[in-house]
This record gives sequence, structure tokens and C-alpha cells, in this order.
Amino acid sequence: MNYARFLTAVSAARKPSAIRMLTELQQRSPPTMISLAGGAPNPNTFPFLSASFGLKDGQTLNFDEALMKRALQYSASNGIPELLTWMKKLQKDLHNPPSPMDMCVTTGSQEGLCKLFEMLVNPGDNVLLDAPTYSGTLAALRPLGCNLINVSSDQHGMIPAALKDVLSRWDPSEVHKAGSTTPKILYTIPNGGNPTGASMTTQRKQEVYELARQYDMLIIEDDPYYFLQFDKPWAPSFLSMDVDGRILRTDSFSKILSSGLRIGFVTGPKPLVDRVVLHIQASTMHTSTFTQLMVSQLLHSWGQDGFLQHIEGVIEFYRKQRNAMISSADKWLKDVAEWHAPSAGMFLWIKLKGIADTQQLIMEKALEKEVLLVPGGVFMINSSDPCPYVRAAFSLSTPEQIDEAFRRLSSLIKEAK
Ligand SMILES: Cc1ncc(COP(=O)(O)O)c(CNc2cc3ccccc3n(O)c2=O)c1O
Repeated sequence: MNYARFLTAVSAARKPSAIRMLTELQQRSPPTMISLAGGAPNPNTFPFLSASFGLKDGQTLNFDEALMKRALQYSASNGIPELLTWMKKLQKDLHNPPSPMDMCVTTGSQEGLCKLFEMLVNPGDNVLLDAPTYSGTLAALRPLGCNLINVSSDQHGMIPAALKDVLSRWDPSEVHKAGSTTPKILYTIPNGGNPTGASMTTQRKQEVYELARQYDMLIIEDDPYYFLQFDKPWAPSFLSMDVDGRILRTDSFSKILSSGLRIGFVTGPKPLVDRVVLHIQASTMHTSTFTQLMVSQLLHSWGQDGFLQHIEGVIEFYRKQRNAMISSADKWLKDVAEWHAPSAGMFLWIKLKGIADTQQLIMEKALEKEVLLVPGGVFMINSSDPCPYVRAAFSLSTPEQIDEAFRRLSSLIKEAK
């Protein structure tokens, strides 16, 4: 594929940082190399000596003096090699991408999304996505001055017929013409969508991918809830069907290992991942070496089987939480609201009957009743559009708290009518 047409002028202008190149050259050099090049600080001056991390399975991870010095030092912009190697094998084993792919570590998938959008989206570009969608994505896209076009979706994700209808405004044979306004980017959250909890069927993914081929679009597959799919087999990803090299996938450890460690990944064609890394070089330089090493030590100690075994425990937790929320919704909300039980993720998308817009109800009445939810307008392309939905997360509250929260929500809906 020719990726040049997808890059913004800013991204195309990025050049490797000489200093970062030297750092990486030094890190690849034999120990006999004497370097007076890098402006890195001397770790012997750092006050930290060592660290050990107690794990819930009884194991301990240790940073001895030598490892601690490395953990506290600059590292490669695309990520530390041992973490990248482990993750590349996991991606290959889980998705078996049919075309060559590269990866880089990002500070959360939020950084990955932000850098992908800034690499690909020019002011005035038409960008396709299925709203309601993650508010962090809207926050990253809106300032870029692009035209966000909604593609209808339902509890099974983006509707291919709706995408076909939106794309019918353009002639696929003119996609590469200068000045073409045909969308180049499609963004979607394929599993346990935020805020809808929707998961895309395999059939729909295949149809959407074929339309992306027809109109030569890239697909950004934002998939932080991939490991929170409650049922097996896990749905095939867009990456697993990417015969052309048009998928840019963002993964995250936030929902399965830690959100505060800020570890995410971008997976995609090397020419595009390289552009993201050039941006990292000029912005954060790299994700924290310390947290990368901490996670890498854990993953190498667990192995892939241990990692997937941990995931099973996480899935069971969220399945129980989802079941508790659905049971409380059935008990308190069935006369005043509608919803679809999610098969992944941590969110329930609830439509309040007889309420045109939930903003005021949630931001005023619900607070009085001491129940906090997110009004649906937050997730819409036009946040001022009236939205009868609210997002409820079943990740943090106990089943008892969820039940009481829905009792409060039920009473305030009845009072609002
Ligand atoms: C679809 C989708 N894509 C990317 C991300 C970013 O995750 P990262 O890997 O941790 O950077 C997310 C995280 N979503 C949220 C985060 C959050 C953080 C503080 C407080 C509230 C938050 N709420 O509500 C969220 O939905 C997401 O849902």
C-alpha cells in the first residue's frame, strides 16, 4: 500500500532525532564502545538502589542494582526490546496478521490514538466513526478540525449497510484523485464498546474491511476491551483479516494489568508505526522505562499461558459485575429504561424512557440522589444534541452498591416524569 497519501504534512515532515539515533546506536554497540555522545545522566547519582514487587500469586519481581539503573534511564522510543518482543509474539499468536506488522509501546492507548490521529487527520478531512464513541477519542479528534461523520451502529457494532450508504456519496474510482474528499480513516471500538458495550460481529468486520478496501481507507481498531470478552472464542480482530496492511490497532494493559502504569501499544504497517515513533521521539521520547521493565519482568515470569490465565480471572470478575448490573437493571429499571446486556467490556448503555435528554437529570437530579452516571451527550459527535442515554460502568462499584444506585436512578426517573 502507498501510505504517503494518508500522512499529514506535519507527520511527513518528521525526521529521526539525531540524539535518539545515537542513543539507540549506543545501546546496540558492544560494551567495548566508549561513548561520549549521549547526554544521558549518570545513574550512579540516582537515589534509588533497588525495588521488589510482591505479586498476588506469591511471586516477587526484583529490580537489583543493575536493573534499577536501567529502569531509571532513557530507553528506545519504540519501547524496550524485551517488552516489544513479548507483545509481538502475543499479537502473532492471537491475531496471526496476514500482512507484515510492526509495533511500538505508547503511554496508554490514549497516546497511541492521539498520535495516530495527528499523523493521519488534516483540517477538513472526513473521518468516519460509529457514535456514540469514547469521549477521549472525540477530545483528540475535535481540535484537528476534521469533519466527523457518524456511521449508524447497534448492539452488534457498526452497520455495514450504513457505512456503504455513507460512502456512496463518493466514487471509489476517484479516491486517489487530487483534492478527493473521500474519507481516508475509519475509527471503531470493536469489542465492549465505550460507551455502548457493543461488540462487532465477525461478519460485520469482514464487510466493513471490504468497504475499506474498496475506498482505500485505513481502519483504526481501538480495542482496549479485547481481553474483556466474556465468551469464547474471542472475536477475530480486524488485524487478523488485514491482507492489505490497512489496520492500525491500539491495545492497552489498562483494563487487565494496570491503568496507572500507562502501557499501551500501536500495531500496524511499519511505515506508519515509524511515523508514530518519530512523533514519540519529539514528544515524550519514550514511555517510562521503569513501568515497561516492571510489566516486561511480569510477562516474562508469567509466560503467555500465565498471562492468559490472569486474563481469565479478570474476565470472571467483570462477568460477575456485568451479571449483577443486569440483574439490578431488571429489578429496578425495566419499566423506565431499555438496554442490551454487553458481552464484553465494563459499560452498560441505558436508554431512559420518556426523557429526551439526560444531561440535566444526571448533572443535577442524580447528584442530589447521590448516584453518578455519565450523560450520553458526552459521547456524541455533537455533544449538544439531546441524548436519552446514560453510561453506567460496572467496573468499580460492588453488586450491592450497583443495586442501590439503580434503586436511586429508578426513583429519580419516576420523579422526573
Ligand atoms: C475505547 C477506549 N480507548 C482508549 C482508552 C484509553 O485507555 P488507556 O489505554 O488507559 O489510555 C479508553 C479508556 N476509557 C476511559 C478512561 C478513563 C480514565 C479515567 C477516568 C475515566 C475514564 N473513562 O470513563 C473511560 O472510559 C477507552 O475506553
